[in-house]
Amino acid sequence: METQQARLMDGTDLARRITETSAAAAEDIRRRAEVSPCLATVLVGEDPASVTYVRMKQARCAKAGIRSRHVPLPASVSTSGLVETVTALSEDPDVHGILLQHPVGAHIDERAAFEAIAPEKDVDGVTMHSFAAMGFGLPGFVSCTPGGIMRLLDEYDVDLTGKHAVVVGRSPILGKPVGMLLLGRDATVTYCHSRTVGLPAIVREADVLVAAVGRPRFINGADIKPGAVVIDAGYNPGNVGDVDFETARHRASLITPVPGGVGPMTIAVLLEQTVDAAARRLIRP
Ligand SMILES: NC(=O)C1=CN([C@@H]2O[C@H](COP(=O)(O)OP(=O)(O)OC[C@H]3O[C@@H](n4cnc5c(N)ncnc54)[C@H](OP(=O)(O)O)[C@@H]3O)[C@@H](O)[C@H]2O)C=CC1
Ligand SMILES: Nc1nc(=O)c2c([nH]1)NC[C@@H]1CN(c3ccc(C(=O)N[C@@H](CCC(=O)O)C(=O)O)cc3)C=[N+]21
Repeated sequence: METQQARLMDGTDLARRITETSAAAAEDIRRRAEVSPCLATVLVGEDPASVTYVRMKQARCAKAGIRSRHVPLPASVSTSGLVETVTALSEDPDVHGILLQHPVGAHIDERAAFEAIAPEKDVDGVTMHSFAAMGFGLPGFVSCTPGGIMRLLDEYDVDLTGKHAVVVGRSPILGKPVGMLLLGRDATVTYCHSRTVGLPAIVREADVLVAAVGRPRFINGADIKPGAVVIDAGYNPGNVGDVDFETARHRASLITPVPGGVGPMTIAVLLEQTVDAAARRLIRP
């Protein structure tokens, strides 16, 4: 088993192809309706990692011909101040999608701020409305990282029916929704989190493993079932994932690298949903 080499799941290439389609769709909207798709990005404070992520999203928008409008707010902003800003963007007809970068700071009620995003502009899939639609399998915007993970699994023809999927992490924008999407595809889903007892034994049972913990190299190759499909959603300082890639690649059949796996897919889904939000506005103003 130790000699096996996993095939890499190339998120960079798939994200590029999805974004090319989004760019063509954005161009089509501009030509037909003289409306230019626009994503508003809201950033609270100046955390360097968050600044970098938001810049990456803006740069990717620009490349795809999607306008972005950046709204920086001081770290000291109150919940009501943030809710007011997001509500104004929800009501602004020139804005089609809204991204409120997480985390917003411990003194702010993040849920209240997310809920100020109008459902038809929730291209990051963070509102209760989007979460419920996702859970019921109804149309709506998916949470971007979980949506990107499902696209990667489909691209590599991973059959999920009856498979044991183990999700490590249960955050509202990543772990919890990705488990719901896997369940919707008939996988048998187990969630692990910080209070889980006997985590390695559960991980060893996974046919499909999603690591969404936020701890560098948290998952050891020795705990990966030979032949498993490993999705590393972790993105820790220094471009290090939540899976110990060097040991894991000898056990998995398919694995996402970090960088170049899940990260680019998150942004591709965000842009795709932004263009979709703008297109929907043309049909139902
Ligand atoms: N590539 C991308 O596009 C994205 C990458 N990320 C990355 O994914 C990772 C997770 O992000 P996010 O979900 O936002 O993080 P959160 O910190 O919100 O959630 C982490 C989850 O991991 C669980 N956890 C923490 N420590 C342990 C432990 N020792 N054992 C088991 N479970 C544990 C927590 O459990 P509990 O609930 O009990 O606290 C929690 O559910 C990060 O590395 C982040 O950078 C995130 C978003 C997008
Ligand atoms: N409301 C909200 N939605 C998010 O989607 C969200 C968020 N808040 N907060 C922070 C995390 C983090 N995140 C990443 C997106 C892309 C890469 C990405 O593209 N990474 C590249 C590397 C790019 C580089 O470093 O050069 C890669 O993995 O290949 C990484 C991380 C989205 N997040």
